Amino acid sequence: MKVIEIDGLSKSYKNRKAVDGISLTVAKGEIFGIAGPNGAGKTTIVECASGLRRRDGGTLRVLGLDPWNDRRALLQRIGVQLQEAALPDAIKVGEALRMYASFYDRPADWRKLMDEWGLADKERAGFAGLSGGWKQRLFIALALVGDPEVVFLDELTTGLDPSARRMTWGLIRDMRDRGISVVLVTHFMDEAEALCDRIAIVGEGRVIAEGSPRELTAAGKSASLEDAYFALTGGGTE
Ligand SMILES: Nc1ncnc2c1ncn2[C@@H]1O[C@H](COP(=O)(O)OP(=O)(O)OP(=O)(O)O)[C@@H](O)[C@H]1O
Repeated sequence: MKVIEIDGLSKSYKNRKAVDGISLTVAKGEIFGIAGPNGAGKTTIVECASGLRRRDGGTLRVLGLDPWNDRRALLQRIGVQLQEAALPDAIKVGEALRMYASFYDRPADWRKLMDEWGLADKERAGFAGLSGGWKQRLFIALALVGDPEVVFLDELTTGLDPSARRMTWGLIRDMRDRGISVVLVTHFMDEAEALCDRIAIVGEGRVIAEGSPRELTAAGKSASLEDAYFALTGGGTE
């Protein structure tokens, strides 16, 4: 079963084409990676698919819904963690979870979520005082508080130290084990290789290659996914 079906998606900002005819599908219960150079259009794809941005062209279905026209219904069923997601400095972990839970008709039990994701000791800790790893853990919990079927994670591990990254990988695998489909935007090929069932590599708003990490590595006749990535993208930024 497909939870996301994107066909011919396009989006321009003023006269710059950010996404130029992208097609891809995500199956239920998979971790699907989107990788590519800075400015390739990854965040724009996620924003269009999660109902946060209106597309110019193409068709989009997420859980059978049109992300823009049906966004009220869709937002009840997905979780989104966006790049540079921020909360007020003074908000406490418990307050943030309770507030996000109030946005949903049928939220998860935020206290249970806080326990499950190891945040119970931090319930009264202020957001500003959390380390990067704890902030990311909170963002994951916030993305899950609506009890979503699909979660979008945009550069979740950027800026984390190696142990916090590894910890976050475990949390993402836990999501999949619970049957949640995950779309993961990442710049790290080791991360894509370790976590993703399939990956789309995008460049200049188009899909350059798509497949499992093993397929992409083989297609690039490369020793590693990272080598394949450089071979496919030319290694530059856009
Ligand atoms: N709100 C906006 N207004 C104008 N241009 C934008 C806007 N958002 C993105 N762009 C441009 O669209 C292109 C694609 O941006 P997008 O953020 O989707 O790429 P990305 O692959 O996520 O990049 P990064 O890896 O740097 O996060 C870039 O050229 C960017 O400058």
